[in-house]
Amino acid sequence: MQDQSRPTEVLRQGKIVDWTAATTHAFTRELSDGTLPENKMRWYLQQDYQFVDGFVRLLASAIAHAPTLADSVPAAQFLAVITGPENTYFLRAMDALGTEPSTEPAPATRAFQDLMAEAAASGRYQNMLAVLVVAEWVYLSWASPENPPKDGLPFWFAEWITLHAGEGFESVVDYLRSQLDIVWPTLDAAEQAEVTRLFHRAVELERDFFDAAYAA
Ligand SMILES: Cc1ncc(CN)c(N)n1
Repeated sequence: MQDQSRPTEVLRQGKIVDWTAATTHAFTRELSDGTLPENKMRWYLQQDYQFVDGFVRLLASAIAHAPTLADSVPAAQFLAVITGPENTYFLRAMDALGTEPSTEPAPATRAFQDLMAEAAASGRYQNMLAVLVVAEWVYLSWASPENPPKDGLPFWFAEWITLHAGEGFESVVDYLRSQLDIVWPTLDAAEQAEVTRLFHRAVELERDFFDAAYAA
């Protein structure tokens, strides 16, 4: 399928202003340059670790709703990355920056947790994919131009780039997009409208999350 005609590309274009803001944000630019103030990174790590909690539940729900075992395997392998290397990255980075996990969600975190819980509770595979596609595609988009990380970048910046770029992560995003592209034409108008709302809300929330982290 040509990229321009992929349903996920049409969905992305429908929210392009927020998409561009989220994928070219001062937060990720400074993170990649190594100039991001540590207090902003501490805030981000504490809040994003709470985001990951909801994300793992959403991804597990998508695995449970995938139409076949073959459709679920890439997501299950990705779940192992999130709960393995990504989880330990958070713990090491917070430790190195002298902070600890928190259970106090900021408004931007709470809004994302609510959206992920809504998508999971809907019981609809396409709704889960809508939020998952945005969350991972936004990160691939900002991180890819920054990969490989600049020499000498502290690991808490460098590994956040390498976890979201490169062939393995590109294939995760392409898999999630393909799952949504395939299911899209089978949906009725109301179902497509629901996917569109969730997808576009997730793009807004990605932007809000970086805005909140940068304002910390
Ligand atoms: C808010 C947010 N969105 C996406 C990702 C990418 N896993 C993340 N870590 N945090």
